[in-house]
Amino acid sequence: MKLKQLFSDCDIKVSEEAGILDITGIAFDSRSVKPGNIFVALAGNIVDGHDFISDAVKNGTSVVVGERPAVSMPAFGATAYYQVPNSRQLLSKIAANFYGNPAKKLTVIGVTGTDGKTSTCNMISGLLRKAGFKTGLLTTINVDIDHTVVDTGVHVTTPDAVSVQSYLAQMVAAGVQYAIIEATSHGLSQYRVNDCEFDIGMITNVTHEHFDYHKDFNSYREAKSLLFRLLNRESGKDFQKYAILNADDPSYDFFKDQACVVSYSYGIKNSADFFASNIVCVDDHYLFTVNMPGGKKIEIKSKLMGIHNVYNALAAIAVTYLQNIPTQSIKDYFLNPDILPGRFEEIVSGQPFRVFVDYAHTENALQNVLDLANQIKKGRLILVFGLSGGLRDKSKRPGLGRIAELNSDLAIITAVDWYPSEPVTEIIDQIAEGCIAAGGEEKRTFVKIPDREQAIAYAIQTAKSGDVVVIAGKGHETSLSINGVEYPWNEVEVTKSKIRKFAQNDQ
Ligand SMILES: CC(=O)N[C@H]1[C@@H](OP(=O)(O)OP(=O)(O)OC[C@H]2O[C@@H](n3ccc(=O)[nH]c3=O)[C@H](O)[C@@H]2O)O[C@H](CO)[C@@H](O)[C@@H]1O[C@H](C)C(=O)N[C@@H](C)C(=O)N[C@H](CCC(=O)O)C(=O)O
Ligand SMILES: Nc1ncnc2c1ncn2[C@@H]1O[C@H](COP(=O)(O)OP(=O)(O)OP(=O)(O)O)[C@@H](O)[C@H]1O
Repeated sequence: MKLKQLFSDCDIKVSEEAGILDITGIAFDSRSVKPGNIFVALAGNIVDGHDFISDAVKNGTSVVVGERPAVSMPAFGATAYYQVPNSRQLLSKIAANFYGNPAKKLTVIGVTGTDGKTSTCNMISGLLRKAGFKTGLLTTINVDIDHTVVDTGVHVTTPDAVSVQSYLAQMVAAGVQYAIIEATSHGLSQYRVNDCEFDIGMITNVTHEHFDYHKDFNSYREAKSLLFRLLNRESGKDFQKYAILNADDPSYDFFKDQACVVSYSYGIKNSADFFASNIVCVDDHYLFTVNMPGGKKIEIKSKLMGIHNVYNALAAIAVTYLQNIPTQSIKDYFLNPDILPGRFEEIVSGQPFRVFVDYAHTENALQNVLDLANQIKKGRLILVFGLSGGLRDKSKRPGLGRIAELNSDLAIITAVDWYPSEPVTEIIDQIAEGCIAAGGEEKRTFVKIPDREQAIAYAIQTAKSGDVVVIAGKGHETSLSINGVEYPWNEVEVTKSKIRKFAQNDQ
């Protein structure tokens, strides 16, 4: 693509001569620059991309964009340099231009919130697919372009802006009509989804998370609200825009004020446009009535268990209502929904107790999952859980311990991912402080087993007929970081192997 085209609507003056330069791709890491690429220098949290411009030039970049004034840049020969006010914003814009502004050819649904984004995105997609539409998904689990699955790598949810636009372009090429994007607070605040031209913006809930990065609740919530500010932008698409908001979340009013488009609410406590009533759990199903705008009601029987999934279902059903999806198709979907890996995923391997693997790693998520497990247990509830070290928010640790202590009969605190910056025992001790503060006692109500495999083994060995074992924190993830080294990991397979081992020992 010519530089002039790449910079369309970017408010950058390009000379005739520079405008005809061929740009072969976009790089924001000097190490991945290929000849003819444009290099966008990003000021990072750890280093500053502007300090690597000469490396990018050595690797063959032809044009550089950055925030520093040209006079302060190191000499890098004849390569053109353009100064912009915000490099990350520009990166997103030129990525969209490079890939032909794919979001303008799609109906784009953005889902943000602390918990339930992946689950809700998948429900929306499942419901739309059931009704015959082609969808594309960008979530923590993977990228799914009309059933073609792309692995986005370890610990990534919202990919970088260039990848986001490239995936959207692949969706357009595959004939996808709806793109459903999980928009994290990191992704939003780093402008990774800035040019996704959202048509529907949705929030699940906002609780304590990522204060390591956003510092406090207000800044975290502010980052989430960027989705609604993006929604307010004029996109030129022929589509009525909507915001879908959780009426039971304490931040409901805050988000309602941010969204200047038509908004719909959902909930089970406060009055809402999509309101669930008569919620009961019967034989591994949740039954509930969805009261819709205009007085219409839908009776749902859902295989997706838990009150949290009732919330997710309401939000997803709101989308289908706005798209006029037939009621029967909605009912049919919930009878046989997509079961996501690591989201209250049951492991059935002939054992006389029930075992579930779940991705809960916030207080709210853990509370919801333990409420559900307590509802279905016939004996004790044994919980294996922990929290990541490294970038993960440290202030969550005692709170998670408290929830575990108050809602399980035995809590086994173990490692999730941990890094050289902090020993795993320190993380576990801080979680244990929360257990103790809630009345727990080591070796009686909770134990500490740093090795995750041993912790799972202990839970399986200890469980008796009628018990429920919940193994929380890793879910679908396919690697486990031990002291900064990533090892392949499959929570379901590890658990099954322990079940087999102890079944043999019992014979
Ligand atoms: C904390 C965080 O979000 N970090 C993101 C941020 O990195 P950073 O600011 O630390 O970057 P940096 O290392 O200081 O480098 C600055 C710039 O110099 C460049 N560089 C660096 C070295 C070099 O030799 N040459 C060079 O050009 C880097 O490529 C970068 O562009 O900007 C980078 C470039 O856009 C992102 O890749 C990086 O995401 C990293 C991979 C990350 O782990 N992010 C996680 C925390 C994240 O975003 N997670 C959320 C999900 C959270 C959840 O669990 O809910 C997600 O959406 O994935
Ligand atoms: N609406 C909800 N409210 C509270 N907890 C939820 C909700 N939906 C799911 N959960 C819990 O959160 C866990 C993660 O769910 P999900 O992957 O859908 O959330 P997420 O927001 O995408 O998480 P992440 O940001 O870590 O990718 C689930 O395994 C479940 O324990």
